[in-house]
Amino acid sequence: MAVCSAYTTQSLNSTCSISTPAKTHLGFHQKQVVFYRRSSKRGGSGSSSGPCVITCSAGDSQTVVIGLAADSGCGKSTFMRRLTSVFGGAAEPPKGGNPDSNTLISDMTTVICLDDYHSLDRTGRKEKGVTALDPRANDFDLMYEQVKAIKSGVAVDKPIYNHVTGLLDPPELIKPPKILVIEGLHPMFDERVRDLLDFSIYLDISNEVKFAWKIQRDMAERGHSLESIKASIEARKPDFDAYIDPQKKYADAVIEVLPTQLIPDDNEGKVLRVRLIMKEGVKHFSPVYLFDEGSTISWIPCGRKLTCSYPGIKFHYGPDTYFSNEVSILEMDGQFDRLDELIYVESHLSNISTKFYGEVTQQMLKHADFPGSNNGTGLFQTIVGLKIRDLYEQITSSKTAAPLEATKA
Ligand SMILES: Nc1ncnc2c1ncn2[C@@H]1O[C@H](COP(=O)(O)OP(=O)(O)OP(=O)(O)O)[C@@H](O)[C@H]1O
Ligand SMILES: O=C(CO)[C@H](O)[C@H](O)COP(=O)(O)O
Repeated sequence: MAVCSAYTTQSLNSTCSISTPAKTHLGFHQKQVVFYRRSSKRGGSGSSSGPCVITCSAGDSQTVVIGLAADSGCGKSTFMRRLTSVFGGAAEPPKGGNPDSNTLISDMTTVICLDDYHSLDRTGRKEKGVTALDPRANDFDLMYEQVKAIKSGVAVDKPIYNHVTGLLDPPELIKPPKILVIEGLHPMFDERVRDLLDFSIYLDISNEVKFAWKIQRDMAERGHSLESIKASIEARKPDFDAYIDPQKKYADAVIEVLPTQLIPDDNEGKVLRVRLIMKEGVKHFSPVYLFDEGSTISWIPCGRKLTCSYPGIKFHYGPDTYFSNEVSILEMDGQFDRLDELIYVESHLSNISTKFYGEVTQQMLKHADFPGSNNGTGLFQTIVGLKIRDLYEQITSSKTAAPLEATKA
């Protein structure tokens, strides 16, 4: 019998028994989850050391799993704050836990950061000459097993990567929430993890914009030099191109952030052109459209109902292809002068999954101080948040409706 030590599961509303990994039939209330014991030595390789199985009785409810991929400093935290706000209630780190935990918990959602699956700590990466973006610095077996366990209603002891010390800290308990968001560098990298996702999003920030945001945060707020910011971006680029960027082809929605086309040769990166690329045919997700579904439309909303200063605002909507997939793309270039007037734009968008007229505008006004609230990044993040709420409601209602359907048949 294998013994699970540091990284094991804990049952929810039930007891777990540890057994050898035999292939057995999985009953409706009985789940078997394979876990890998992993070394927690500082700087250690963190390699797996044999599976053990924990058999648990889990709750009936299934967790909806959302993946959010992006490079560091590309707005994941901001997006998460918008998303959790759509579900109501503030997201906070686990109470009484590690103060350096990367996890955020609210009533409905738990957001876990995939940096916690780094198998090499900062020293270990330095010694082996690999970056955190390199798959060799991450434990995808553990990521898969734990996300699978949570999805099927079983709590897990998830490791913590401490960004302050650069070390792997003792694990924290993650109970299955209604919605689990896995955010970080690699949510769609491993096919097994990817298959567990009910919906996936990629934040695609162009190099120019990423640079401008990094300067804003790391230079203005963290005192780094321009040279060190450039060097850090350059050092990450080969692995970013090899392992992070290719994930966007799997995403159900991509938010692409580019320099504006409204100001010729703009290099300030303040005015942005943002594209919301939405895959067609995704279960429980119907793309947003402007005016008329499937048409190609260019729209300048500035005028009597929307105040715009230079360089104005331009929308574009239409069907397209993206990595050979059929998509709809909604684009906004420019920025809002007055957020309360956003209702004018909102009223021309359809399929935005609001529960009442003006909900997008209300959300945007509520978080007017978040980065990107005056442009397409904030607008599209808010809309994707509403679409995720809708997807969650469809998935859960189809589950409760299923036995009725069966009775009818
Ligand atoms: N939509 C936006 N518009 C302008 N700046 C933004 C936007 N989103 C993020 N930023 C800038 O990027 C910085 C990082 O944002 P955020 O913390 O949300 O990213 P992150 O991906 O979670 O970063 P990390 O992974 O490094 O923690 C912010 O402090 C802000 O300066
Ligand atoms: O890309 C990152 C994800 O946020 C970090 O750089 C990675 O987690 C390594 O962490 P640190 O910067 O603490 O060494």
